Formats: sequence, C-alpha cells, structure tokens
Amino acid sequence: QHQILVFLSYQNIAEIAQLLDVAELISRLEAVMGEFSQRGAGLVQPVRSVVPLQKHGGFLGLMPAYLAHEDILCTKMVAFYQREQGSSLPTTQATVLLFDPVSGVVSAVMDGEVITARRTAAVSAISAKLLMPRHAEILCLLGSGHQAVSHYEVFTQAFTFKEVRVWSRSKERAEEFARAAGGPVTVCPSVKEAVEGADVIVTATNASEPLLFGKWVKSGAHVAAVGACRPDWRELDDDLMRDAVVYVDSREGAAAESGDVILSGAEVFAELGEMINGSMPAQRDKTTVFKSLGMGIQDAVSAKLVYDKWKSQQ
Ligand SMILES: NC(=O)c1ccc[n+]([C@@H]2O[C@H](COP(=O)([O-])OP(=O)(O)OC[C@H]3O[C@@H](n4cnc5c(N)ncnc54)[C@H](O)[C@@H]3O)[C@@H](O)[C@H]2O)c1
Ligand SMILES: O=C(O)[C@@H]1CCCCN1
Repeated sequence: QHQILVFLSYQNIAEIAQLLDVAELISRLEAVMGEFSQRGAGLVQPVRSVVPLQKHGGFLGLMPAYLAHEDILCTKMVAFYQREQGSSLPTTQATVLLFDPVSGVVSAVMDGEVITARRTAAVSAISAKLLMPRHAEILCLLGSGHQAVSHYEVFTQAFTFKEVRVWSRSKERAEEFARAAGGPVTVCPSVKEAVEGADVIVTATNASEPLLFGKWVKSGAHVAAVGACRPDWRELDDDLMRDAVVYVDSREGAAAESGDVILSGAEVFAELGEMINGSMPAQRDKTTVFKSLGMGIQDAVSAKLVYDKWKSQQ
C-alpha cells in the first residue's frame, strides 16, 4: 500500500517550519541553482505557466520540476492576488505535490506557505552572501508581510547586522512587525529614510509601480527584489535597474515575468547559479540587484528536505 503524506493547508505550518532547517536549505538550494545554470539534461524545469484570473485580480502559477540526480519529481501550484489594502484574504497560497518518479504516484501533498516563504528568503540570503558589501551593517526590509518576516528570520540567522529597518505602507503593520521580530527593528516613516545608507535592501511587497528609487540607494548596496512577478509589475525604478549589476534566478523566467527587467530594458548580467558554479563573477563592490521570481526546483529540494526529515522521524 502506498503511503500518502498529507499536510493540509494551514494546519501543520509549525511542523513544516521545524523540518526546514535554514542552513541545510541554503546548501541544497546552492547546489540545485548551480546545477540549473549549467543547463544540463539532469534538471527539467519549464518556465512557470501562469493562468490569469482577471475577474478576481489573481493568477494561478504551475511550477513543475524534475531533478534526475536526486530523482525528485515535484510541482507547486500557487495562487497569488493583488488585494485591496485592508483585505482579509491572503495574497499567496501554495500547495506542493511530491511524486514517486518511478510509479508517478503522489507521495506527499504539502502546504506550500512555509516552503515558499523560507526557500525564497534562503535564495535571497545566498544572493546577499555573494553580493552584499563585505562589512554590511544595515539591513532594510520594504514590506511587512510573509516574505518580510521570513527574510528577517533567515537573514538575521545567516548574518549579523548592527541595525535592521522596516518600512511598510501601513505604519501599524510595520510596528507590529517590529514588535514580533526576535530583535530590535527600527520602523521608518518613508522608503527613502529606510533605505538611505542601507547595505542590504529586501523589497517584498505586492507593489506594481516602482517604490525603490536608485537615487536613494547607497553605492555598493545589494538589493534582493522578491516582489513584482508579472511582466507589467515593478518595485524598482529604471535608474536602479540600469545602474546596478543585475542578477536573476533564471534568465528565461526574468525575460518572461519580470517587469523590472523587461520594462527597464536593463541587461541581465548573470544568474545566481552562474555565480555559484563559478562561470560568472560576483561583483560585490558594485551596486547589485538580485531579481528573484521563484523556481520550481527550489520548491522541489525544499519539499524533499521536509519529506525525508518527516520520514526519518516515523
Ligand atoms: N520571488 C519569489 O520567489 C517569491 C515568492 C513568494 C512571493 N513572492 C512575492 O513577494 C511579494 C510579497 O509576498 P508576501 O507573501 O510577503 O505577501 P504579503 O501579502 O504577506 O505582504 C505583502 C506586503 O506588501 C505590501 N504592499 C502591498 N501592496 C503594496 C504597494 N502597492 N506598495 C507598497 N507596499 C505594498 C503589503 O502592505 C505587505 O506588507 C509578492 O509580490 C509575492 O508575489 C515572490
Ligand atoms: O515562486 C513563487 O513561489 C512565487 C509565488 C507568487 C508569485 C511569485 N513567485
């Protein structure tokens, strides 16, 4: 009898979080991103298929991936929406399916919330490790939602900052974020004040117009941009995109989905995986942008990590 593991939505988040060790996740993500950028036959991951739900201001993304070396077959399904400010409905909901690649049987259905939050922050942390200034002291988070929280957790675990700042559209939310954080966080009244002098800036908002302007960004800073995942959505302005050295998770993904890349006309210098596998340099001394869109292979290694840990505990 084949055993199916079911993690129903929003019920076992603490359990999944416990199974997703940050250091281990980072090391698995580095390996798979490095391999992806070699474009070998062992890794299959089409650009995400996105179904627009025009009537509801949302999208359904399908993110399949097969990793032959580790024999991982996985797909994430993620519904994401642009919500009115104050809406109580979630903006992003994800479910991850793991398959037995021999039979095609589903071996696990997992809530994708923690996987999405952690793996995205872990990938941003890899970009920061390679691209942020050597003695980075100030981390700035723009947005105070799920991604901001997971970036705070992962970044403060992976690095040491003298100061952490947050800006959010809603001051109350930013204050709530600061109260809930595990350490001191400065709430900033404007994006400009939040980012001035910052060494690392994470943009994690649902904005569709630029909110981070190059003129405010310190020369040599690193920006990890995780929002704006549609070809007509922006978080960063043209100046920043054109003046910075731009890295992406996947060139094909960025060309299809990143408004910041497409509409600015900025040149993509390299993929994160190209830095990891040594085929392209990390230009740490320059102002850098890592434009993240999210990849199925990232969910696949994360889900496998959760599954293997869970199995070993049975
Ligand atoms: N790159 C990736 O792999 C990846 C993965 C997951 C989510 N995302 C994207 O990251 C972004 C944040 O996701 P989340 O799960 O934290 O969402 P969330 O809804 O939990 O938080 C969104 C934050 O953005 C703010 N915001 C919304 N509209 C804004 C606007 N117009 N201007 C400024 N701030 C605004 C909200 O106030 C909130 O702080 C989304 O765009 C999401 O699609 C990317
Ligand atoms: O890769 C992801 O999981 C996210 C989901 C939401 C839209 C952007 N990309």
